[in-house]
Amino acid sequence: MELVNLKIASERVSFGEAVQRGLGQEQGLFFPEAIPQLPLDEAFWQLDFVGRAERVLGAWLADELGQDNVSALVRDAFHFAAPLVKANERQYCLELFHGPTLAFKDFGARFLAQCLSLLAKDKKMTILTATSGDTGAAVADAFYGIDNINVVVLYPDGGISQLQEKMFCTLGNNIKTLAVKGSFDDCQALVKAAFSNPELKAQFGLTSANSINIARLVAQICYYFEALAQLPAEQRDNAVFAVPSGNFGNLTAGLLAKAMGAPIKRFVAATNNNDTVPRYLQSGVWEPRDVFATLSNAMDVTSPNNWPRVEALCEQQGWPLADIGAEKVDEAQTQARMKAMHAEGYLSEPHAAVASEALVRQLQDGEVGVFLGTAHPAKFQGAVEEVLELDVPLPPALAAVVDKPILSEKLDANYEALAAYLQRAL
Ligand SMILES: N[C@@H](CCOP(=O)(O)O)C(=O)O
Repeated sequence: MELVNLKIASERVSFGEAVQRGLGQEQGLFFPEAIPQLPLDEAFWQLDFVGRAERVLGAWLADELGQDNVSALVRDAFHFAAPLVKANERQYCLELFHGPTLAFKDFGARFLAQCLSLLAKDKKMTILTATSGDTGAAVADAFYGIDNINVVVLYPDGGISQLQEKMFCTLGNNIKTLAVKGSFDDCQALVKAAFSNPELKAQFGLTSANSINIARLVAQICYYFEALAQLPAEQRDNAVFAVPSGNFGNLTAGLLAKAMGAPIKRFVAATNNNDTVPRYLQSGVWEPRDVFATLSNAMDVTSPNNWPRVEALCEQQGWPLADIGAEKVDEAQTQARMKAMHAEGYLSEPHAAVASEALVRQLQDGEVGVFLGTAHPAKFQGAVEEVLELDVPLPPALAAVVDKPILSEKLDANYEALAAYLQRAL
C-alpha cells in the first residue's frame, strides 16, 4: 500500500510510515494511490465479521505486514459485534456501539493501537488527539496503561456530553486530558499545528489517533461490508447508507469500501446545523461558519478534516461529487425524528436520528436505507431522556465511571499553551 501526501505529491510513504507519522508535511493527509479490489463471492458474504475483516484488511495490508499479522491484528482489535437492526419498514441501523466505549470509534482506535504495537514496538510515542466526544474515549481505552505511549486528548470545554467526558477524563495514568476553551475545530487546529513543528514532533514522537490517521480509516471500511453481509441478499444492491458526519472519516471509509467493490448504491452525508459540506455541495463555496452547539455534539465540526480525501477519492474513481447526497438536519427535526423512531419501536440517540432523517428525505422507491448507529443512546442519557421522556439505564461501562472525578486541565486555545503543556506534563 503506497500513500501519497495530498498536499505534496512527491511525498510517498508506506502504510507503516503513514500510521506512525499520522500527518504528512504541510499538514497533508496521506491517501492511497490505488484501491485493492475484493472478490465478492457468496463465500465472502458467509464469513463472520472477523473472517471478513481479515479479508478486507488483508487486501490492503498483507503485502506489507503479512496476512498472518493482519489476521492477528483484526482478531485482537475486533472482539465485539456490529449488528444490523431493523428500525422501521425501510431502514436498518448498523449498530456500531457495542465495543468498550460504546461508539463506532472503538473499531478504528483499537485497530490503530494494534498496528502501532506491531510497527513501533517499544518506541516512546505521544498520541495527540482532538475529540468532539467519542474519539477521546475510544483512543483512551485502546491505549490505556501502555508504558511507552502517552495519550493527550483535547476537547471543547463544555462541548461534549457529561458522560462522554467521564469516559476518558477520569482515567489518569498515561491518559492526559485538556478541556480547551474553544471549539472542536480549535482543538483539531492545535493538534495539527503541533504536528507541523518538526522539533516538537520528534521530541515527543507525536502521532495522531484521529481519522487523520489512515489506520483508523481502513479499519472502519470493514463494517460497511458487514452491513451488506447482514442485509437480505436480494436487498444488497439497493442499499443507501446515511452517515452521521462530523469530521467525515466515516463517510471516507464508506467510499473506500465502495471503491473496493462493495455494492453500495449511494451515500448520504447527514450533518446537524454545522453544515459546511451540504452548503458546499449546493453552492461550490467552502465556507465554514462559527460552530453551532447541538444535541448531536460529536458532529459539531465546521472544518471537517477528511473532506480532501473525499474529493481525491471521487476524482480517482471518476465519481461526480454531486452523487453524494447531503442533508442538514436541525435540532427540531432531530428531536422529531427521535420521537418518530421511538414510536416505531427503535430507541435512538441524536446522531443516528440525524442520519435516519436524512434517509426519510432521500430514499427512493425500491431502495433500502442503512443508517450508522455511531453511539449508544446512554452516552447521551440527558438528551434522550429529555426528548423522549423516559429513563435510559446506564450500561456497565458508563455506570463504572459516572461518579469518578474529572482529571482534566483547562487550556487556552492557543499553540503556545499546548506546547508549554507538553513540555511540562510529558
Ligand atoms: N466526531 C469526532 C471528532 C473527531 O473525529 P475523528 O473521527 O477524526 O477522530 C469525535 O467524536 O471525537
